[in-house]
Amino acid sequence: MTTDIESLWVFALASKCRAFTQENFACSLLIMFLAWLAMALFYWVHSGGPAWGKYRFKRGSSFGTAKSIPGPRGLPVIGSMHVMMSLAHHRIAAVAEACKAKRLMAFSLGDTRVIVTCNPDVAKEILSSSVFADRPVKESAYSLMFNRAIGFAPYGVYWRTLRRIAATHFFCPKQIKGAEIQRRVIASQMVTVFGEQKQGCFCVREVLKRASLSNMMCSVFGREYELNSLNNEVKQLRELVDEGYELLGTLNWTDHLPWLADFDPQKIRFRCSKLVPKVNRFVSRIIAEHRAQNSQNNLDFVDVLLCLQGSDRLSDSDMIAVLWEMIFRGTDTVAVLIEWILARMVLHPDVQSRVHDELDKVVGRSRAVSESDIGELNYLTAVIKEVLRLHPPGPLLSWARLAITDTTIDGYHVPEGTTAMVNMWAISRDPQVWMDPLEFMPGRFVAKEGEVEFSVLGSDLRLAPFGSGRRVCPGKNLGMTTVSFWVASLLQEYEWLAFDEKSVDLSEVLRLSCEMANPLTVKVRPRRNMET
Ligand code: HEM
Repeated sequence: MTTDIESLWVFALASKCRAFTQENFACSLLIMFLAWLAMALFYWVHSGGPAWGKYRFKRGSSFGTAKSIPGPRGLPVIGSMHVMMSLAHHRIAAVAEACKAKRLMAFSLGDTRVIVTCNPDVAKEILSSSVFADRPVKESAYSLMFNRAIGFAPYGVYWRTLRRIAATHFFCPKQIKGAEIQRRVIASQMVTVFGEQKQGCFCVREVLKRASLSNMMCSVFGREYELNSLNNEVKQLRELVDEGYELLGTLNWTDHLPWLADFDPQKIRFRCSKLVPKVNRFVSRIIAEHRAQNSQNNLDFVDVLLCLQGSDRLSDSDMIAVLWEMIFRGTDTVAVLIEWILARMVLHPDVQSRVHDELDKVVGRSRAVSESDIGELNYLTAVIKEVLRLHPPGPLLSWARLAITDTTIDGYHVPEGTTAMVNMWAISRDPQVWMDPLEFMPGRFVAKEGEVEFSVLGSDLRLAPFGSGRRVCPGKNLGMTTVSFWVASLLQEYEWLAFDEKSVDLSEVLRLSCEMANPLTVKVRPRRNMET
């Protein structure tokens, strides 16, 4: 951009001269275009594509003899943007395999330098390094205020304060336990709604999303709604979440090609500017109602934020960002994961029947499951882990990381400002990491006598669906508790059956999370009523 503006004075000066004819002008334009093309091709020939070439050219000799990270060149100027367009985790894995760069691969998204790993050891190196504690700038995230919430706040004092507040007052074991009643109420509403499906077969997704949103609205805003009531506030929030979800999940070309920014070709900035005032109005009204009630009991997250004192106190706009993010993050991930689990249960009746046997043994059929039973439901926990392995909701760990300073990863020099991704989907399907990786075998997660149970919470990078290190998902325990309890309740009450042979299609679609491309359609057969 600067070069273009700087070159204008040449034309201004030349226009004063007699030699400046139309032909000369056209000739100059042609020369400039050829120079630009030559430069673009020069950047492009480097391993990893144009963004890496530009960096090496600019750093010149200071880059020294550092060896290049292997990777595809992609196309001139745009690099490998096509890789990110649909099912990016599949495409990245295929390209890494083809480039023999599974440990570490470099590629370019326009002007953005990216590294990606499909290897657990290198993933650990990246995620546990303090150098990668930041997130790359994403215009939609900034427009939607997420830079003032935990997920996209730059690494620093503000982000640390938010994580501490959330860890102490929202994600702590006491708070999670305190919300057990609300999860139980919603679980029993789900059971009722599924039982009332008269048409024989039905789609589970809508109910799971409503349940998940209801749960978050209760924890965050203190609002309780009947699952099958058509409440206007729920409908409104659902629309806001869906729109934000689509905006954040879309690959925004202007994030990587800054010269496109003025044009907003995908209308992302425009749509964000329409959405934000609606979110502000919605959340501000709820904050105002809490202020008017002046609750001292710290029942929900709004109360908690309003009670903060001193340097922890947040401005209203920051509070809106934090509350909106909690609703946003907590709703979708849980619903997406439960749909995958139910799909696998329908597809593998033998596994489902083992879960039923375990439920009968631990809980029996005379009462509903309670959260205290979950610790004894080892096979069910193994089933959830196996589904997380084959269908991680964030196959590329949702949001990438950004290098704050120059560093070395797997022996390669990685410059400051490089975006780093971990392809968790590829790691958890790698035959060198997992035996028979494409087989659905929950038994692999049942600890044998004397063995330590496999933790999916970020300590073992062979399967870390919640990420790892400083930016690990703070909602991992809440997420696992909710998913385990709701799945146990749904399986305790019903046998989940295929409607026809197309009932379960494991094709994926990658939005912000990786969902089933074709929503799961099932039939259910009550289990507990059969006994009574
Ligand atoms: C099945 C459930 C969930 C999955 C699979 C999941 C997955 C993830 C992943 C992969 C990340 C990125 C971690 C990294 O960069 O290392 C993340 C971040 C995050 N998640 Fe979750 N998540 C789940 C549930 C939740 C819930 C219930 C909440 C809150 C209510 C939540 C809030 C967040 C937040 C705020 C971040 C950003 C953390 C930061 O940047 O410091 N998540 N999640």
